[in-house]
Amino acid sequence: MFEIKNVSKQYNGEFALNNISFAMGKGLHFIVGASGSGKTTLLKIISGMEQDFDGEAYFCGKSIKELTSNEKSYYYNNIFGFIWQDFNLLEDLSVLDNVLVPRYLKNNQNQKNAETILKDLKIFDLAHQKVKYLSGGQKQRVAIARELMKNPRVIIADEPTSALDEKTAKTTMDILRAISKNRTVIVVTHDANLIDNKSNIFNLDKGELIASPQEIVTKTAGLKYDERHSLSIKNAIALTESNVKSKFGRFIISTLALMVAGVLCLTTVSGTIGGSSQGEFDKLIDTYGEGLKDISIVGSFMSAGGTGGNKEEQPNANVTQDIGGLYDKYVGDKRIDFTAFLQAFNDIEVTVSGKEYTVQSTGSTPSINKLVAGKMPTGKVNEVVVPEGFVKTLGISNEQAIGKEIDFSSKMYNWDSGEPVLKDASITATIVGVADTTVYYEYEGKMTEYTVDDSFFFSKAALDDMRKQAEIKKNTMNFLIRAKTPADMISIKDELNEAGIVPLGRFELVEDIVRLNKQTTEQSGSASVIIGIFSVVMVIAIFLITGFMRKREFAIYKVSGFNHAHLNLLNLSERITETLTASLLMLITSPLINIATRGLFSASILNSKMLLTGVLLIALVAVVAYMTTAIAILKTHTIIALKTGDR
Ligand SMILES: Nc1ncnc2c1ncn2[C@@H]1O[C@H](COP(=O)(O)OP(=O)(O)OP(=O)(O)O)[C@@H](O)[C@H]1O
Repeated sequence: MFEIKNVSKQYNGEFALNNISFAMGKGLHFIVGASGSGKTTLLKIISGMEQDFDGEAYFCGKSIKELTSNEKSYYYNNIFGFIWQDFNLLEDLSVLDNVLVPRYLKNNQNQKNAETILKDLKIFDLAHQKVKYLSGGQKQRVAIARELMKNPRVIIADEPTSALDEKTAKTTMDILRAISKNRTVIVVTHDANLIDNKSNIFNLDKGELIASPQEIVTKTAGLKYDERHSLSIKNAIALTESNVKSKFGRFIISTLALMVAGVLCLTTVSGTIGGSSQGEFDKLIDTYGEGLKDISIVGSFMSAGGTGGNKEEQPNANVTQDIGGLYDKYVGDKRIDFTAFLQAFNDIEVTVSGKEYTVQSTGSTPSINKLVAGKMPTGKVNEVVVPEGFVKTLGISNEQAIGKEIDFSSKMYNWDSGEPVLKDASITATIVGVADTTVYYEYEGKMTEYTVDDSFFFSKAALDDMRKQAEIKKNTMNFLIRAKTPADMISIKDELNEAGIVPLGRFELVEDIVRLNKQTTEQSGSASVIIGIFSVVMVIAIFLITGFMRKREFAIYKVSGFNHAHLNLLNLSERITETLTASLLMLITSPLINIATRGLFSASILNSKMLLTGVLLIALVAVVAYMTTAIAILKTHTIIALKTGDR
């Protein structure tokens, strides 16, 4: 069966084995020798675990040196069984689950066969006991049962009895002797009591073979590597289930790590921290309307002088300022939603489709909360945006009003002489939009509102015409700017202040939030990146630690015949199970997570849209966990992880 020809192995220039040759057939064989004589080295060579040596080693005519890693895993699942001094069982699994490990690579999980073997070895009663609660002798019988499940041609046992008491050692040897009847059993031992004179003895001394039986080895038919040596998805899931049950704590830690990392990445991706003051702005806009983002640019206004508006200290001042050219400067600015001229009209009469309507004057400056239909006037034609209240009096819908022509006549104030003089002006214009003209304000601590029903907003062309009729010479008009965002509002305000212009607006309400937000965005920009990096590093660390803690477990799978592809399929199945559980956990705990993020960042991160992103992020983090575990699998060296021999 085995043919060893002139095999030598050196470590650091010292011979662990020196020109060994022998042949080995069926039956029980002992490899004996003092500590350091090369016994374990010889076992590693004949089992294919050490393929870097001088000379030749054949099993059934096949060069052991040339076995590929896939062939080796096939051999370990079907041809070679291993029994170790310290058993190398999966301690948290039951006896039956341990025994079934090699069978996951075969499509028939033959439990009947396992039961027969357990009965033969007199451990059937222990089938559902966890291995960690068994005695040494019982554990060794479980290990033998697991290897017998492979129905192997060869059993290699490295010091199988040295952890057992004399009686149990004898029982174990009896079992090995019995199974050597129809296969090759190779036992490395120090214990001379175990050796009987009917067995074959290979005696090593300082790496040299000083005694060996003259065996006539009958040629055995060559072995085939079965390409179907695979782990089915069904079996990968079954093994995952068994691992989750047996190591529930580990599963929960991994799942929680994925969930926490997913949620932390979500805060980074969603910009929750950076955009946390958005919630504050939304509240303000709910209260004060869209007009909160307005900046009025006017040629003159009354200012309450003195600090705190103390009128006695300094009288009210009529401030005049040059706003010429500002309209043209801002009309196309990217930070602006729209501009509108703040022209007040008196005694308004409007004729629509031949019917005349009178609009009550409010005496207020025109106001616009938001457009409810159409658009703001543009271009060089006569266009107008009318108040919603006016459309109601027409008895038509806002949409129906769009495109209608109105004949508008009114009186306008001409201030050119320094005193107000009312002048007539009229125009025909097309309605292009309808505006909600509500004004929201705070009065004695309470929110109040009113509508400015005579807020008509004309295009520049129409206004120029009317101002000409009213003989107004001054060519600057008061106008308002609707900023896109509160931040845009403050940036335009700062710009105007720098140019010596005092704009009007409710800046004090938003300014602090904008400035604070700018500061926190700069800080939290790097903070959120750090949080994102931290969460991924945390996952890598947890999976590296668990991966390296599982090295022995991976090595046990490897000597049971699992190759890297099988172990990575198991890795994938475990990570998918964790991803699904973590996603479910995130869904269930989302109200709690939202309470936490509202407290921290004044925003709920897990709305229905973000939940899906959260699941995707958990899956992405799981990919990192998969790769980390794959590295641990790759770095698992069976012989180091399982520590053969006494050392
Ligand atoms: N990986 C290694 N690196 C360096 N030296 C090694 C290595 N493995 C074995 N050796 C050396 O090779 C020699 C033979 O070691 P081996 O483990 O085969 O002996 P052994 O007979 O099994 O000893 P023991 O009964 O104590 O396990 C020893 O001198 C040992 O120190």
